[in-house]
Formats: sequence, structure tokens, C-alpha cells
Amino acid sequence: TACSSKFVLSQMHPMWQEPLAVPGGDRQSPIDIAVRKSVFDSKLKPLITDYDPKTCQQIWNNGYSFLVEYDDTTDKSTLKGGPLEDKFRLCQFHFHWGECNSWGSEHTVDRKLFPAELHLVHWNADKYSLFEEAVVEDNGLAVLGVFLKIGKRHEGLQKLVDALPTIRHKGSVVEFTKFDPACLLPPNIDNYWTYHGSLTTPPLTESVTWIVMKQHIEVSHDQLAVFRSLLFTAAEEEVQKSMVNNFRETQPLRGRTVRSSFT
Ligand SMILES: Cc1cc(=S)c(O)co1
Ligand SMILES: [Zn+2]
Repeated sequence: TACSSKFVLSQMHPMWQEPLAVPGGDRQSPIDIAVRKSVFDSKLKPLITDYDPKTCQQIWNNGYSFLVEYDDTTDKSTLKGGPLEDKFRLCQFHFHWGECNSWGSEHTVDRKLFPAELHLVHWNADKYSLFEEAVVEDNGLAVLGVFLKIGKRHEGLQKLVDALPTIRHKGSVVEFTKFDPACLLPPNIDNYWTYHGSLTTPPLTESVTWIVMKQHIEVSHDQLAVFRSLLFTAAEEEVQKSMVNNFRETQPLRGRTVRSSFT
């Protein structure tokens, strides 16, 4: 298969036709994180996550990925500290992955590809009152990125994996409660890279403070295989398409500096 040949890089194909012009276009995501070019910033604080599993509401297939959505009408599940000046509310998390374990992440580290990447999406609740408002503002969003590697089974992930067959098609939603997203974070969340970027799916708005974890988490081959059983297409569509390679290619740095919280 495309995944076994040594020219895997030439086999990669992103999920959708890229729009020609994007807003501004000089702070797009994802990017390659060139470790030796990142700048240690001793003023970066520890990250503070405070997630309440009771705010977990549903899991659904939006035709790009699957989203686990949280009640963000109060300050129950929040992220602050790190590079952030304000308090951000968790609204959803989702993943990006490949058709095989050779690729799938959005960010790369010294051009290294991971099989998948988790994104926890938060919006600035000190400055705005809705995600929809925040998503078009420079300091509106904070997305926490975590790389996934193939290894031992992730016990916390299994509840989510078990729900995926019930949302195979685009548009399907099921109730999903009492899930603590903190279980998906690596042991040490104080080692991260941070830079200003964008959403990686349309509308690609340049409103994201990215916080990418240095430490990855491990999931089993079989768990990631279930992600690939999802479909981009709705039940009534003639041709069903597997939900794989739902990542965007890395974008030009355009002079941006990536800061690190560690030396
Ligand atoms: C809001 C949002 C953020 C990311 S990173 C994504 O992939 C889709 O939607
Ligand atoms: Zn994403």
C-alpha cells in the first residue's frame, strides 16, 4: 500500500482542495516546529487546565473529524496560564489522522510526522461571550495540540473509541457524557511550543494561540484503526469515503517565532 513504500511522503494527500486566498495568510497553521530555531521564553508560565467531565455533552461526525463537545455556557472547563493572558473555555476536542501510521498529524517536529494529533479547542471567555465571536479575533482561540504515537492501549480513550461506530456517517450525533479530557494529556504539560496561527480547517481564520505539547500520548494500533472506520460522507450518499488524511499540509512560517517553555 501507499503506506509501506519508502516514498510515503509523495503519497500524502490532504483532505480538501485548499482555498486560494486565506485571511491575511501570514499566520497560517499547521507549521513545522524546527526545534533548534524555537526560542526559550522563561516568562512562559505553567499551563493550568481545569476540566469538569460533567460539562461533556455529545460526540458527533461533522464531516471533517469527530468532535467531543462541551457545555461552554459557564466557566466550568477552562485553560489558562502558559502564554495566555486570559481565561479560555473548552468548547470541543477532535483529532486529525492518516490512512496509516506513517502520517496523520498536522504539526511536525523537525519534519517528523506522527500518526495523529489531538486538538483541544478553547475560546477567550474574558473578552468574548461566544465561540462564534472569538473565532474571528486575533486573541480569540487557544488550541492545545497533543501528538499521538502507536503503542500501548490508552484506557481513557477507549470510551470514545467505543462510541465511534455509532457516528460513522457525517451528521450523526450521540449523547456522550462524563468524559474528562485531562486523561488525554501527557504527564508533563509544562513542556510545550507556542506560536500564533490559525484554524487548520475552513474558514482558516488567524485567531489561534497554538500550544503544542512536547510529550506525546500513546494509543494502540487497534484504537487508531477505529478512527479510520469513520466516514466523511453522509448515510444517503452513493459513494462512501473513509475519514482518513483529515489533516492540512504545513504552512509557511512567514517570519514567525516559535517559543518554547523549556530549554
Ligand atoms: C475550531 C476548529 C479548530 C481546529 S484545529 C479544527 O481542525 C477545526 O475547528
Ligand atoms: Zn484541528
